[in-house]
Amino acid sequence: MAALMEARGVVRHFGGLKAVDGVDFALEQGEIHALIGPNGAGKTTFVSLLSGRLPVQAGQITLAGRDITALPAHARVRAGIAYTFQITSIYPRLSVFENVALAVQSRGGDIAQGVASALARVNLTGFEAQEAGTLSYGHQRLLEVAMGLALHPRVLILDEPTQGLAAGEIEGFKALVRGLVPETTVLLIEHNMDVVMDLAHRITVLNFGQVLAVGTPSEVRADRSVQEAYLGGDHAAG
Ligand SMILES: Nc1ncnc2c1ncn2[C@@H]1O[C@H](COP(=O)(O)OP(=O)(O)OP(=O)(O)O)[C@@H](O)[C@H]1O
Repeated sequence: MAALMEARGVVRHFGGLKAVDGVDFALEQGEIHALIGPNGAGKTTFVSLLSGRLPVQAGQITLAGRDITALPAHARVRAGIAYTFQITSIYPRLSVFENVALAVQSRGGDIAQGVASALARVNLTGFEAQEAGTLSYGHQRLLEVAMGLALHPRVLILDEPTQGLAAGEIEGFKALVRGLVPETTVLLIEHNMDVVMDLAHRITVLNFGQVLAVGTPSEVRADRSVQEAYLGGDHAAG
């Protein structure tokens, strides 16, 4: 069966810097796929290419067999790709409810019900009236996830979702992501190796803009080139 989302030979350079340099990638329907690699490996740039925040300079991206390479970001959202990025994109002066309501509204459907169900999934029920900018950083990340989920995406891309979460909140986050699949397919950039090894069905390792390895957590952990580039060093903690 063809992958839900595929990238072939995708390239994005910044001047002489080869941030993403010919990446082949496949996201299978229903999986939790982690993207890992040292700082600067090209992870955020690569998911920016998948989501359409940045145009590719070469290569092709498909969603369910459809070529979406030339689609702008908003059209990719409509096609079913939702994403949250390292830099929080919430509206800080609006309430938690209003933030999620904007996402629900962009998709259509009952607002109160859509907001309630998205907030329940990320354990933010009870925070509706709070101004979003006054939430803890970790809760702002969860609010972003709720905004993504409110779109009922086929693919949810999360960039460093556990950053700023307390240990107990990370457990809750793992349960949340496990509950999303297989209806939603999850691609996750994550530096916390415990989260990656515990949650991911498959892992892609990037290094210097190229794919170093792809496999299950145990395959990737056993890969010597991955150990040398990433897991063995001080990078593992992020
Ligand atoms: N808009 C840009 N202009 C110039 N260089 C950029 C731009 N965006 C990213 N880069 C560079 O591209 C390389 C890859 O960056 P990217 O953020 O994709 O890496 P990353 O793997 O996500 O790193 P991190 O784990 O630190 O978030 C880095 O060297 C970065 O400095």
